[in-house]
Amino acid sequence: MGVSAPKLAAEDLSFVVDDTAILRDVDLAVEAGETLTVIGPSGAGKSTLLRLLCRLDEPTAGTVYLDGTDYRTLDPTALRTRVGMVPQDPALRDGTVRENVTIGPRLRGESIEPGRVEALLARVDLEGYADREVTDLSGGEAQRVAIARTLFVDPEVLLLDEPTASLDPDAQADIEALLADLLAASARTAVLVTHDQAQVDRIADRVVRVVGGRIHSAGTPGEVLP
Ligand SMILES: Nc1ncnc2c1ncn2[C@@H]1O[C@H](COP(=O)(O)OP(=O)(O)OP(=O)(O)O)[C@@H](O)[C@H]1O
Repeated sequence: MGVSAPKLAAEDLSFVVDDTAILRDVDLAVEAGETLTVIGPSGAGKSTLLRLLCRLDEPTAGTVYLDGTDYRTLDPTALRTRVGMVPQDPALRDGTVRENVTIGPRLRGESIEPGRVEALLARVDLEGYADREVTDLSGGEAQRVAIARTLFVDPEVLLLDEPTASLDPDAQADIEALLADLLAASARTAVLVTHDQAQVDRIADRVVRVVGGRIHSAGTPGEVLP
């Protein structure tokens, strides 16, 4: 056998809506265990790239390979559990923290392992929060619940869309420290969109800059940041 395939690879990935190319011919490879950050101006197509990487949006051309397998051949539920997304807005549903954290498996009719919610909440520093109503949470706490909800299915690839953007500076630092710990403590592969260049410097192995729907530059933080 040759060299193993990257964990996640986009090939000629495009997303065109009404003749407008929101993303065009993107090639990208993320190695297992790597943290790749995606930067670029507002409207460049960063969120669209993340949505295409987990097939929340359907590419209009090109595709994505997960461990060398074209993701269009994978069962959608399997893909959903292997590539998890933490959206920019936590988008919690009214109800308890436990109900939100377990929503994916519950919608799929899967059983919930006893103690798993509590263990995950401990990992995101929300011990004792399982039965609290999400309407009572701070922005930082809600973002932790969103992270726990995505981690619940233990995805191999974690996609994070500006997870600290909507938070106050203290909560931003807390969530970034949590993510840095989570990513360092596991072999999980991550793709993180951020506006914060200092954050890139702190947690990225590699960076791509997206401009106008194309990859403008890629490399280490030192190579890509000004
Ligand atoms: N489904 C869609 N249909 C039409 N236009 C879309 C669609 N999805 C995204 N766009 C447009 O594509 C452009 C890129 O959007 P996207 O959210 O990917 O940018 P972004 O780089 O994440 O921006 P920001 O940093 O402001 O979040 C925007 O102009 C957006 O309005």
